[in-house]
Amino acid sequence: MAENAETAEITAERIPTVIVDDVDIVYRVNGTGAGRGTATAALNRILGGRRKAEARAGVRTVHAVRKVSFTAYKGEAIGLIGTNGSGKSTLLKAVAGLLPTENGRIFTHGQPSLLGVNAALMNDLTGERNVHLGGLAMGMSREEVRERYDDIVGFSGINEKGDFITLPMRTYSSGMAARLRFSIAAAKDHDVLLIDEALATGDRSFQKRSEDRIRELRKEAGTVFLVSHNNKSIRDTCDRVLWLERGELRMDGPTDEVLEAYEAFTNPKAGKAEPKKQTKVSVPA
Ligand SMILES: Nc1ncnc2c1ncn2[C@@H]1O[C@H](COP(=O)(O)OP(=O)(O)OP(=O)(O)O)[C@@H](O)[C@H]1O
Repeated sequence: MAENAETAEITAERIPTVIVDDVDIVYRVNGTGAGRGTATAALNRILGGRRKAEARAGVRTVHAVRKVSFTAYKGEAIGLIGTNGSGKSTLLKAVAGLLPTENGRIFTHGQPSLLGVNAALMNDLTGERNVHLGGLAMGMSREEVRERYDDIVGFSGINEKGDFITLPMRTYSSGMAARLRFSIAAAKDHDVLLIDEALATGDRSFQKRSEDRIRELRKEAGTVFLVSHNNKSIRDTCDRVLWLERGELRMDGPTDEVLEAYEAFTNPKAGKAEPKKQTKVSVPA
């Protein structure tokens, strides 16, 4: 009996929530001006196939994510790290279903919710209205929003320095706005919560609250992805880290191992050797 319970627990821990299978993501940028008579136009004429047609029309491509594969499981908090422009936000948007893949497929269990620092709240509306609208937009009922309103405002700390929640959001500092966005998103239990740099903007005490909430969300069975340049936030919140570099998955493994290699890569003078390219630590199944 006990054995069965244990087996059930192990199985429950390993329920896949996101499967990313050999995914490429390519942006197409229009109007990059390959006009007639230019050297670019001449080059375009000798290119072939789809590239040729696109290049003629002045379309440039950016291959932002290259052949990335991984599986995320229920209860995991996964950090996404990498230097600027390495494809972290792009991958997150694709998992959220906001960007199509060029090749490969992404499967998700349940509804993924992307919380970016640019998540759309209405600047001319008060914080209060935004809490209601944001809650409804995430699929909460009016009743649920009303029930959780005080918790959301309390968590955000927006009212700590005066009655700001009844002022339009345009009067908020960028940190205050980011805190409100995080608080609205964190009020709901998510199957898959994707957070893009949300923690970086808050002050230390808010970061601490956010990290605690991320840990709670994990316990409530969801999977959390966190994109951040703050290695400490990643270390305090995530047990697994994916390191992207130039769109490729360079490493996937336990937080400490990946961060150590990444820190050596970004700061080689700190004494550690740069890791070999394409090192991959697999997470035990
Ligand atoms: N809308 C877009 N159109 C064209 N190219 C884009 C677009 N958004 C991102 N890119 C390009 O895709 C690549 C990956 O960008 P992305 O924003 O995913 O990186 P990132 O790792 O999140 O970077 P950062 O750490 O600076 O936020 C970059 O080369 C970037 O220039």
